[in-house]
Amino acid sequence: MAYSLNLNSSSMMLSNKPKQPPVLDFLNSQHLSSSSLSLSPIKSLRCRNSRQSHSLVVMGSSLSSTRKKKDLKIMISGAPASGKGTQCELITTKYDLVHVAAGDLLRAEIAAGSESGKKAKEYMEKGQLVPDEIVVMMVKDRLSQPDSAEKGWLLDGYPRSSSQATALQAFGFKPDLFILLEVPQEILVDRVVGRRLDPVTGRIYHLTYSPPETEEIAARLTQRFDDTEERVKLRLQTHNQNVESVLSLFEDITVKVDGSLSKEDVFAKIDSALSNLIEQESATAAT
Ligand SMILES: Nc1ncnc2c1ncn2[C@@H]1O[C@H](COP(=O)(O)OP(=O)(O)O)[C@@H](O)[C@H]1O
Repeated sequence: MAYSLNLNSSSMMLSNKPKQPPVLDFLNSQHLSSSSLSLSPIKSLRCRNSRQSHSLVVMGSSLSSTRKKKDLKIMISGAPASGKGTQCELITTKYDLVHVAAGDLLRAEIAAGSESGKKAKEYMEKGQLVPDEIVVMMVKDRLSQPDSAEKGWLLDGYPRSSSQATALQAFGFKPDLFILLEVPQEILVDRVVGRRLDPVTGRIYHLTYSPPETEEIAARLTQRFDDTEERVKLRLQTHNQNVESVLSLFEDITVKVDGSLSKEDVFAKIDSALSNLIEQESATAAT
């Protein structure tokens, strides 16, 4: 079984103060600065599935699937435009996880014209959190799909409040690692306002920092309805109000990464943490 649903097994809201984690030793040995990346202990990890034999190649490095952890369960959090989308793509490609983005699930509901979608949009337009009764079941249902259970998941933009974290725990979903991307506020507004989506490829561009390659692509780019300066400031406010309460619940499995670095450098730090989780799992399984 890829995932334990036993609520009595090690709670994610651990009250015991962590001891120095092996993963931190590893990262220190990689000369990663504690200001850009800090870690707390990880708990025991499960054995990888060795059935897959292909290699995954990401950013010039190859990850043999014999090194892949089958059922990694990761949460990623960060302010709007902190680079979650980019990192999620890199992580899911390399580690073959199912990307579950709360914002995408909500936008899909809006696009479907459902009652939940209509209600969600009212909150999203104000940069506020959509009520738990809509978000929680949406995320729970997606994490319960066979692909998430089989491959493991990368949960993006959830939980954003302690009640969301508690609800997830009550359903038995327990993450191995909580990644927080930290980016100074002044950079974020600039990133959001220039952000554009190519609806054909799903690629994200920035009008200044990562402009479209051709006129044809430029002509079809769209902007998210909540990516205006006024709305992003509200979203940032909401994020800042909630992030501490969520973080405090995952202190023991949190890795903080400086998201103002290049996407390659940000990914290198995340990759180190994930690789080390896998190494730890192997070591645990071998004993
Ligand atoms: N876990 C969540 N709980 C409540 N509302 C959410 C959640 N995730 C997303 N939303 C809503 O969807 C909006 C867009 O979220 P998202 O696509 O993750 O972008 P961002 O992180 O840039 O705000 C949020 O501003 C919020 O209104």
